[in-house]
Amino acid sequence: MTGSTSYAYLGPEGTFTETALLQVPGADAARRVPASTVGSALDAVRSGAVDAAMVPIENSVEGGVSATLDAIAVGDPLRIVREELVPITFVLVARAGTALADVRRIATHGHAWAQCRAWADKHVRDAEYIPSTSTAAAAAGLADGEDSFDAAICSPLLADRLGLTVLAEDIGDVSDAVTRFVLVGGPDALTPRTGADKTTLVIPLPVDHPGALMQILDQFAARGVNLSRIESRPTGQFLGDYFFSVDADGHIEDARVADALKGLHRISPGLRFLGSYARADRRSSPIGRHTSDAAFDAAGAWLGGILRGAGTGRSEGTQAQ
Ligand SMILES: O=C(O)C(=O)Cc1ccccc1
Repeated sequence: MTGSTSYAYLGPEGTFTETALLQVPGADAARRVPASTVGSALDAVRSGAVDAAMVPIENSVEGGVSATLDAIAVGDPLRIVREELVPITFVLVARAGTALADVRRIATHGHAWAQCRAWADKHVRDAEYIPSTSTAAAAAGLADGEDSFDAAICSPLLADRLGLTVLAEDIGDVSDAVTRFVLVGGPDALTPRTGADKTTLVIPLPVDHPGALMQILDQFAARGVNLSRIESRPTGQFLGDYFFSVDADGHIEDARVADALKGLHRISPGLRFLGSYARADRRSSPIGRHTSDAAFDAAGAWLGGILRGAGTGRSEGTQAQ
């Protein structure tokens, strides 16, 4: 994307999501629009108010970010064009004069709280958790004199920027926690294949279809496509109605991925393709000889030969690899 690209992100300034956005080349010079929820950041893309939105999707401790998985699965289609990984460290902050022993109510984002639970159990056992739309909204509230909580969990950088007192450092339960963020663009975005790609899908589970999950998984297994994340989420329509949110290794232009998508579409016609994009870690997974593009091409040529020869009395006459 160019320097004139505009981006929404889960704000306000100082969120981990903003850090992820600033990792995108050119984003520091671009128009950046903070949104108060993931849903409103994505809607800004849908309405054309911005070109793309950065939102959190998964973290190494808590798993998928439900708000994002749900908001991207329904409504006007969108496409993921890029992913970013951000190492996360948390601090507990308060206004000057507050001591750790005074802390009664702690505001932060749900995923931050979930990642500091063991620390909180040990050090501020009786403190109440106050949900906030983001770590930065909680910290900014403190700095602005908000009195419905007396401490917040946020990034060390923001604590410093807002001049808040750091009561405890590095309070995450897992020291090398990483959150994955995705940059989401309009419905026609398709990023080129790099050879180390990821494809994200939303697969509605067909109702009254015994074995549907097994058949869905088999589409990947039979084509040697590795999955790196699978989560079930309720559609909200009725009890027992679910969709699967899946990340698969590979790009839609890889024959094995395209073939798996065709198989999936036959089982679940409401399948949603959320994009193929370069893996942040640039790692490519090994591809079996029988699931390479060349093997699919050879198979297609073999079948084509048979069909072209049909009725002419010629046999197929090619060798299967
Ligand atoms: O609240 C933030 O700063 C975010 O960007 C969301 C988030 C919260 C906790 C861990 C990773 C991302």
